[in-house]
Amino acid sequence: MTTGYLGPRGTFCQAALLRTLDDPAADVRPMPSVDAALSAVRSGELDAAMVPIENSVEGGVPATMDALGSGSPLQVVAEALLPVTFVLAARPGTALADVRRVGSHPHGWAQCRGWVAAHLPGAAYVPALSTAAAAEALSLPGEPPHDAALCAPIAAETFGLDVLARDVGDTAGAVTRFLLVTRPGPPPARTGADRTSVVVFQADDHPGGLLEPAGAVRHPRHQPDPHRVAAHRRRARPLLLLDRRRRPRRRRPHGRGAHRAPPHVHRGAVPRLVPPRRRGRGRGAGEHERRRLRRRRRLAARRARPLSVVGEGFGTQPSHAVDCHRTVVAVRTVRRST
Ligand SMILES: O=C(O)C(=O)C[C@]1(C(=O)O)C=C[C@@H](O)C=C1
Repeated sequence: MTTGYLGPRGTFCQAALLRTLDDPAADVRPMPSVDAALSAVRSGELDAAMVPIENSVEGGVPATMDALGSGSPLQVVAEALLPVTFVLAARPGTALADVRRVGSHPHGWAQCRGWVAAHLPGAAYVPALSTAAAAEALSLPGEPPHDAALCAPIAAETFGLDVLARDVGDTAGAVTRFLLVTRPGPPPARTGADRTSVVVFQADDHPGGLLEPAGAVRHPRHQPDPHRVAAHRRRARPLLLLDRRRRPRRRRPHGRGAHRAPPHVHRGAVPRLVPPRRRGRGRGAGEHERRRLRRRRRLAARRARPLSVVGEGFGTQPSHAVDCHRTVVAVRTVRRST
């Protein structure tokens, strides 16, 4: 089994992967970008890839949301939560006062820019594909694109750099969540402490519209328990990533739904995020328009195709920093335009 990660060596992503696989002999391969890693999984070049999805300080990782939301369906089989701490690293002999340009992944920069403003006023930010890519650039011959990199301590060591400052993150206790992604496969048994991740697209843009896909596919058997909703505008199409903790469910005697679904296809396991419609309100000015809008949305919801869950699975190792196994279900749906 070959597993890719956002490279080069020394990224937080590599650290998350190694902890999740817990096998020093595992066949792991650095990939130049999240896009490249997920494309390689889709094409069969890789069996799996570890990608960052969300940071506790900076939020969702747009490159990963975009790459998950386009192309053939993928299945999320495990997650890892990794505490992240940053160093400022530079070529040997560089003094802090010499640093005018700082390179890092956008999420790395976002987590350290307060420190940079305080200690290197006027320093410019130079984006890199990963924190370790910024460190690696300093180890290559020729003029580097920046003078110092914000990266993991292991990246500074890997690329023979001097550490100019440690713990330069602005927020103590920052954590990044990573997903281990494969091509869809048969769903293994539930663990009882699982998580559902759903990617849905909004059909058209109007106030409140982001919650409609979730409302359109709500299932009466599932209690609302949204853990996290990340909205992301992907080109013209807003995209939602819904996360929901799943509780152990009683097996139904006549087994409809999840337990009886054919492998990879499972409909309806989606949180109800839209509150029930309130009735009996006054009919003041604008009520007619509101009713018309509600009717339009109701019809649009009926026309929406049901969600299909493309697969599910669970991590074979407990995620780092969480004390239980997690099951993750990746769902993608496309609604017809209203
Ligand atoms: O660049 C890396 O080292 C990564 O693993 C990516 C990433 C991210 O996308 O958020 C992961 C953790 C840190 O928050 C900064 C960057």
